[in-house]
Amino acid sequence: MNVLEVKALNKVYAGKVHTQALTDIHLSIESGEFVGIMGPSGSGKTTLLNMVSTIDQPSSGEVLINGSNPYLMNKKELALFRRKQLGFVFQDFNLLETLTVAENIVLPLTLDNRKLSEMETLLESVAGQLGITDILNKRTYEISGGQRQRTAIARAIITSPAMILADEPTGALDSNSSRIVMESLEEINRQAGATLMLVTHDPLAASYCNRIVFIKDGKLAAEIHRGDNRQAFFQKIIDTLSFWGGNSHELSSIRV
Ligand SMILES: Nc1ncnc2c1ncn2[C@@H]1O[C@H](COP(=O)(O)OP(=O)(O)OP(=O)(O)O)[C@@H](O)[C@H]1O
Repeated sequence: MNVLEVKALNKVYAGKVHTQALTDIHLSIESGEFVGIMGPSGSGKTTLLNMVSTIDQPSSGEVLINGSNPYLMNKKELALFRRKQLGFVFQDFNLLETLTVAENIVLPLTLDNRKLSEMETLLESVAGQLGITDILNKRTYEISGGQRQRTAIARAIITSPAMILADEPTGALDSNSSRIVMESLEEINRQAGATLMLVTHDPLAASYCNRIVFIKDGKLAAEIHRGDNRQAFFQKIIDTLSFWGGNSHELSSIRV
């Protein structure tokens, strides 16, 4: 079953300068897939993510999430749909500093008025999965970047969304924290069967995905699949990036 179907998607930013950011994008993501989106700066990755996250309206074409078109919903339906179907992970974590780690994680459930006992059971389960049980009572400024990102991931998965959307989740982390965060996402994908779409410049982070889609000048340029060997996939990502215009900006972010 396809969790995401993007059909003939076009995005034009009108204004003084008319920018065709995406041209005729077709992309399907099946349930349980872990898909990375890569491409040079300005190629349209964020624009695509914004269309899929229901943040910004396509100029034409369709986005279907679990068979529903979010752009046909009214504001209230869309807010509910986004909360139920999508989990978000951002580069800068987007955690609330005044709350504890536990309070941040259960925030989406409190918005849904869930029972306290149910929230506690779910909290215990996701904190265990992310290895952050010991820090649940800390404030977010008392923990490391990697722990913050794992807290953000726990918050994204606690509602069991249809799809998790991650925008440069390792962008603010050192290489060791990046590895731990990517291993966590890989485990959520493998063990819990979560469907993930991740935008990244980082080939090492991308090597944890099952499939990478490359965008160039707003068009789909290439697609590669991971076999059993992550190291070989990493090399394939580097090769594909250099072939499709991975410039020095892209390659400067490589962390081995
Ligand atoms: N709000 C906007 N208004 C006008 N043009 C925009 C807007 N957002 C993006 N663009 C343009 O659309 C194109 C695609 O931008 P986008 O941010 O999607 O690329 P990207 O691949 O995410 O880049 P980066 O890797 O640098 O984040 C670029 O030419 C950009 O300048």
